[in-house]
Formats: sequence, structure tokens, C-alpha cells
Amino acid sequence: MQTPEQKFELITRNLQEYLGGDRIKEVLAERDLNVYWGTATTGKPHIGYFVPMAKIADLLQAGCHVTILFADLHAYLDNMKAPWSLLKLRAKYYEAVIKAMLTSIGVPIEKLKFVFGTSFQLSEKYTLDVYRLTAITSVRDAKKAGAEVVKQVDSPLLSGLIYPLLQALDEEYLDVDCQFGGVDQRKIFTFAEKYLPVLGYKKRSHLMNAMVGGLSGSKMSSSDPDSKVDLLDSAESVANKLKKAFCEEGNIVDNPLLAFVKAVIFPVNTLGGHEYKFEVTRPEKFGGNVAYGTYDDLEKAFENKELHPGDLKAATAVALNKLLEPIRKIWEESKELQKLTLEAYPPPVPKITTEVSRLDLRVGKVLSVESHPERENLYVEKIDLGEETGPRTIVSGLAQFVSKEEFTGKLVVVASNLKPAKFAGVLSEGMVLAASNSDKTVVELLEPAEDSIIGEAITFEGFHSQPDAVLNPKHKIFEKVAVDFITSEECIALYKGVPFKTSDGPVTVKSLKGAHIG
Ligand SMILES: N[C@@H](Cc1ccc(O)cc1)C(=O)O
Repeated sequence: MQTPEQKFELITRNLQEYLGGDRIKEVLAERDLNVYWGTATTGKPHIGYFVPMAKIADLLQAGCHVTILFADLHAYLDNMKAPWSLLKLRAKYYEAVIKAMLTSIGVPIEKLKFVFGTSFQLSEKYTLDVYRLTAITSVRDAKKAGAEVVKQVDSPLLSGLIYPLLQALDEEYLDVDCQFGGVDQRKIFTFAEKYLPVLGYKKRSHLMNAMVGGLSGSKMSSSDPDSKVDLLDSAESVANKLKKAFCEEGNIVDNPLLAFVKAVIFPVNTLGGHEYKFEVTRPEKFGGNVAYGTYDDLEKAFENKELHPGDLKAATAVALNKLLEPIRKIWEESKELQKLTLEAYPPPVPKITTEVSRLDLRVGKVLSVESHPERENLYVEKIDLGEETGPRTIVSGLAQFVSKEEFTGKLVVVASNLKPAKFAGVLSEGMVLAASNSDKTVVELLEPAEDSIIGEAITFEGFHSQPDAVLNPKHKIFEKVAVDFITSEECIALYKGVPFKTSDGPVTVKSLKGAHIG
């Protein structure tokens, strides 16, 4: 049996900071503590996640009731780091990988409670509390609270302001005494301490672990592949990344490797009072094998230059791979998890450049349509392409196929970087795209989806867009590309089988299938 003091010691050891220690002690004097740790289900979790996992092991050992929150809605609210369509899949991936990590370090996962944010954050009561909270929170406080967690962008979104409010409410709805998180969460934690009581809810305590730095010296981030070690990286890749890590001989202050060994390797391997030695293997001529029983011994040896960076890196790679091996094994043995990984984090389609990349196709709005003064098969339109220089004049051979009434006001697709050319005396500054059947008896306009934006570019997935300012007519780029413009069985305009797209979806024609576009 542990005393409340022993439990408190275990709960708070190795933390960078905690708030509300007295309240924790009060609870412990009567019963075990209810705690939760939340993670937004965004990018793939990396090895830095071992730090909170080690603390979760401590919490369980101290008899705490621990809940793990997969904050799926938060992943969306933070600049759509997880797009809505991938939300469920990302949350599933997190669940699998976090459970694998816990298992790898010997934590009995059946003692934990796992909860998804959207399973309770969309209830009527919770939603009303969000509104109540928005009505008493200043924009300034909301902004400040999220500053170190929510991605800061040039034009901040409202969702990022609401994020900390929901995190504060989670404490009430998960019915805990205490929230645990990285020290980066500090401002959200103090926000919660200030505002929950205003809503008539209990003020919670907060536990904060230190953040481990990225291997190149900065914060570990998914956007810098060399600074981040993924939980499913191969053993060789782990060794290679550590080899490249920033680690100066004798420097113990700015040393991501040592920081990682201190925050993860020692705590994880000494859970439950286990004996552990950090082992370094090296040839006799470099001092032979050594083992360090405490982090302090290791640090001292490194500071005194008795341990070389190369040897520290190799030894850390071995220790880390021991933690990762069971996780890799779970994935290797599960086709389902491999599939989930690909679905939750679809690899970006590599883009290619072809002649279509050089075209500049834009959404235009037809403002007016006149008959051409000399040619009865031609129209002269004014078309708005959203340009500061005003609408363009464009001549089109559509008079026999489309009435003026039908044409006026329509959204169309305009080839906007053709060299301006005269048609029977009228200068045309572009070309309206249309599909036609083989004997040219039916011609139909290409129609962007109705909420497309005037002036936006038509895109083709998988193809780069690098339009020429003006296409040289001698090279016949447009003509060459147009050979591969064709409408599908669903009347969608395609280039080599890829739809013409705007922000509102594919571009279509009224009825022509398998028809050429020009
Ligand atoms: N803010 C946490 C995620 C989180 C979300 C909601 C919570 O209630 C708790 C935690 C993070 O940065 O990952």
C-alpha cells in the first residue's frame, strides 16, 4: 500500500511543473485521483510521445484512474490539421499507435479508459456550454490561451480561438480532478483554471511534462523529417537520423540526444523500480564497453568527454529501437493497420508537368453578349475574370449553338493566356471552352460548378500548374493539349482522364459524352 504522500511523489516526479498540488493532496487523502491526457489526432505521433506515456505509467502506478482523450474535433479546429474526411481514420490510427506504445513500455492498457472527443463534445449540453463560454471569454484571452498550441497563421481562424474553450470544458465533461499535458499546454491550463469556476464548475489541477526537442535542435516537428523519428521508422532509419542529430562533444546544455535519453530512455526503463543500465558498446581502443546506471552518471561522462557523441548516438539508437521494435512488429503482423496507415495518411500524389501545366484556364463570368458586326456565326462577349484591369473582350464561334440569353450571366471556362488575336476586325483576349460532337452539329459550353469563384484557376489533380504568361502561338501548345480534352460518360470535362476542377468541384457539360473540347 502506498501512502498519499508516496502517490503524490509518483504523480509529480519528473514533471517540469504542476499547478494545484494542494488540491491533488486533498483528493489523495480521501480517494484515488482522476486524471486525463488528451492528444489532438493530427500528424503521426513521433517518439516524443514516449514522454507522456512514461508519466501515464506513473499515474497508473499511483492508483490514478486515467483517461486518454483522442481529441479528433480539436485536430480539425486547429487549422484543419486533420481534414474532416480523415478525422475518424486519424483518430483510429492514434488509438492503435498509442496503445502499441503503452504496451511496448509495459503499461496494462486495460486499466485505461479511451475516449474520442466527438463522442461527447457534440451533445446539446456541451454545445451550450461552448456558447456560454464564448459569451464570457474575450478574444484576447482565447488567442493568448492557444498561442503555443494552435498553429499561428497570418489570417487566424475562428476555430483556433474556440479550441482552448473546448479543451477547458473537457475537464468538466471527463469528470476529472486533473489534466496532464506538455508544458506547451500551460496557457490553456491557466485559461481553464480561470474560466471553469465562472461557469460554476470546479477548478482542476494541472500536470506538465517537459517537451523533448527535435533532433536537429528545434522542436520535434512532422514538417522536418530529419528532426522527427516516427514510431514506425525502420531500425536503420532510426540509427541514421540519430547519426545526423545535433550533438556536440562535451555540450550537455544544447543536446537533443541527452535530453531524449533523460526524458524517455531512463524513465521508461526504470518504471516500477526496475534496475536499468544504459549500455554503450565500443572497441577496446576507444575505452571499451561502459554502462551507466543513472542519467546523471551518463551526463557527467559526456560532459567530461569520456563519452564521444558517436558512441552516445549509437547507444541511444539501440535503446530506442528496443522500444520501437514491439510497435513495428504489431504493424508488420497486421494488414489492417497497414491499410489504416495509408488511409489515414495518404501519401501525396507526385505531380507531373506536361503541356497542360502551361495553360492558364480560368473561371469567367459572361457579363454581356453581342453579335459580331461582320460575321453572323460569331459573338463578342465581355467576360469578367476577376482581373483589376476589368472584363475582357472575347470572340467565340457559338452563335449557332447557344442563345444570347442562355450565354449571358453564365460561368464559363476561359483559356486566358492565349495570344490575343483578331477575328474579322475584333480583338479577342481569350477563348471560351466548349465541347462539340464529331460533326460539329452540337456544341455545349463547359460549365464550372455553380459556386466556383470568378477568376480562379482550373486545376488538374496530379499535374503542376505553371502557366506561361502568354503562350507562343507558333508552338501550338493549346492545340496539342486539347487533343486530350474529352468529356466523360458522366459529362465531366477531362484531361487525360483527370477532371477539370475548381474549388467547387468538377467542370461539366450539359449532355455530350466522349466529346472533344476546344
Ligand atoms: N491541446 C492538446 C490536445 C487536447 C485537446 C483537447 C483536450 O481536452 C486535451 C488535449 C494538443 O496539443 O495535442
